[in-house]
Amino acid sequence: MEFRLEDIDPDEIERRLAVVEPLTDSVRGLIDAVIRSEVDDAVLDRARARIDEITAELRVHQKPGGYGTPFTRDLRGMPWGNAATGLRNPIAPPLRPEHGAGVSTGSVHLGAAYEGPGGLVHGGVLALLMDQLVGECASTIVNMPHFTGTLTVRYLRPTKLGRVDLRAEVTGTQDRKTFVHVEVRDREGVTADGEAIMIRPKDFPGRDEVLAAIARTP
Ligand SMILES: CCCCCCCCCCCC(=O)SCCNC(=O)CCNC(=O)[C@H](O)C(C)(C)COP(=O)(O)OP(=O)(O)OC[C@H]1O[C@@H](n2cnc3c(N)ncnc32)[C@H](O)[C@@H]1OP(=O)(O)O
Repeated sequence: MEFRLEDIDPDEIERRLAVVEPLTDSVRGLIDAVIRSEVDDAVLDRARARIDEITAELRVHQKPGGYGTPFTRDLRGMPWGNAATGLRNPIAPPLRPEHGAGVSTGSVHLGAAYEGPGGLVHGGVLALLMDQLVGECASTIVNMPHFTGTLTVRYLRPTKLGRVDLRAEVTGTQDRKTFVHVEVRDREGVTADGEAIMIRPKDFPGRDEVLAAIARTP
């Protein structure tokens, strides 16, 4: 978890998102089309060549490594490469968590790209979404980044592809540990639940800048 201050204003954030969110959505559509397309091999070959051309164009100027977790002076996070929530990441569904008092929720549509057993959501994808939500839930209530130390998941019954709702709730805190319960539902009810032990790390890259931003927020 490497945090980095990027001192930009809300208008600049919106300007950037107005360009990259539609691009990310288009690539999500492409992923789904590649999985489900039944066109001829020649059409698939032609598509590959065109996609390779676009990839080369985008690679002309790139960040080293991952996208990172930049945040603004007033602690607005921009983890746009995140595998669960990233607004620039076409493999993120994306989950868009909402936070209340000790409770975080989020809904996603999980299509063909998230399939495990036929017609059902992959268990690892559910764990990914739970991991993110418990992380944000603990981090928001204590207002400091938390890492997942332990996440125990119980798969109660298969989760159908389609709309999936998640809810996480803090159940307790003890020193640097926060305990979180999390549930996943498909259209027929609860399919999985989990218990997480979230830990506020002693140190992480960018900690001082995060603390300064927290001190600035009302
Ligand atoms: C506002 C911004 C929003 C920012 C919002 C950010 C949201 C991000 C959400 C993303 C969620 C993720 O994917 S996180 C990525 C997956 N997780 C990781 O990569 C974590 C890798 N592990 C680690 O970095 C480390 O092991 C930590 C940080 C978990 C713990 O290291 P530490 O801080 O040195 O811990 P340590 O002093 O040894 O122990 C402290 C206490 O925690 C307990 N403890 C230690 N490790 C564990 C463990 N794995 N499971 C359970 N309990 C543990 C110890 O027994 C001790 O309890 P006691 O003796 O005091 O009782």
